[in-house]
Amino acid sequence: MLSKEIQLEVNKGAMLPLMEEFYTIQGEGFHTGTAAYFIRIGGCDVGCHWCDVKESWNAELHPPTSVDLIVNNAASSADTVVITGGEPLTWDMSLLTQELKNRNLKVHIETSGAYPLTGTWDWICLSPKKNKLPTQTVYDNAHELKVIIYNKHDFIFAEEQAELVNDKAILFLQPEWSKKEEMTPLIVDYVMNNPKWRVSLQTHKYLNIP
Ligand SMILES: C[S@@+](CC[C@H](N)C(=O)[O-])C[C@H]1O[C@@H](n2cnc3c(N)ncnc32)[C@H](O)[C@@H]1O
Ligand SMILES: Nc1nc2[nH]cc(C(=O)O)c2c(=O)[nH]1
Ligand code: SF4
Ligand SMILES: [Mg+2]
Repeated sequence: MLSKEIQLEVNKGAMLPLMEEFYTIQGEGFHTGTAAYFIRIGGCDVGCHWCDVKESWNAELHPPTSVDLIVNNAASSADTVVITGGEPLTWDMSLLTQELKNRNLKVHIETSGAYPLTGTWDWICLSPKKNKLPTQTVYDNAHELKVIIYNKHDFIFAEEQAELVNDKAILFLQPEWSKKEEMTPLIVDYVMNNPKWRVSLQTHKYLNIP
């Protein structure tokens, strides 16, 4: 249990449960191949059975960390910071994104969109999940839609989500990692037949980098 004082700071978004930070190459989606500093915030109740960071789910396992400290750490060679999780929109992202932008950093988010949008973002990657559908503010502001393909039904889900997202969003299909041998060839065929979609791979896993 957090003390009352810390709980208040977390509610304001002045402290956040920090899981890890690392400097790497964005492996997925539109910005694939570009250097970025990743900040992974704990806490997620969406419950994807194939989630590749289940250790992030329980926020209580990750120490409440002041936004000032998180932002100071983020000073690196990269000009871009990616906020991920867990589900970062569990928390109020306003202070964190404001302070990062004050340092002239570009601020990106990886989100399921399950909670309303907070924060000021240069790039929003929405990866919608069936168990907890995105909120309208995230559909309206997403720059990219990245749908994970675990089975054939997910192509239908992808088309439904493409109807709901704003029409400027760039559309990606990404194989679920454990099903990639089976699903990647289907994604390749699907994109050739439906070229409004692009292929996204988890390239960092092929490169053996974080
Ligand atoms: C771990 S999530 C954290 C951010 C947020 N909760 C979300 O789901 O967008 C980061 C990205 O990894 C994707 N992802 C998670 N597990 C995956 C897996 N097993 N295979 C492929 N992509 C995965 C998610 O869909 C999301 O786009
Ligand atoms: N290299 C790298 N790229 C990523 N893109 C999205 C990631 C995430 O977990 O949110 C991720 C990640 O964990 N590592
Ligand atoms: S929403 Fe993101 S962090 Fe949460 S379970 Fe799904 S993939 Fe994992
Ligand atoms: Mg990842």
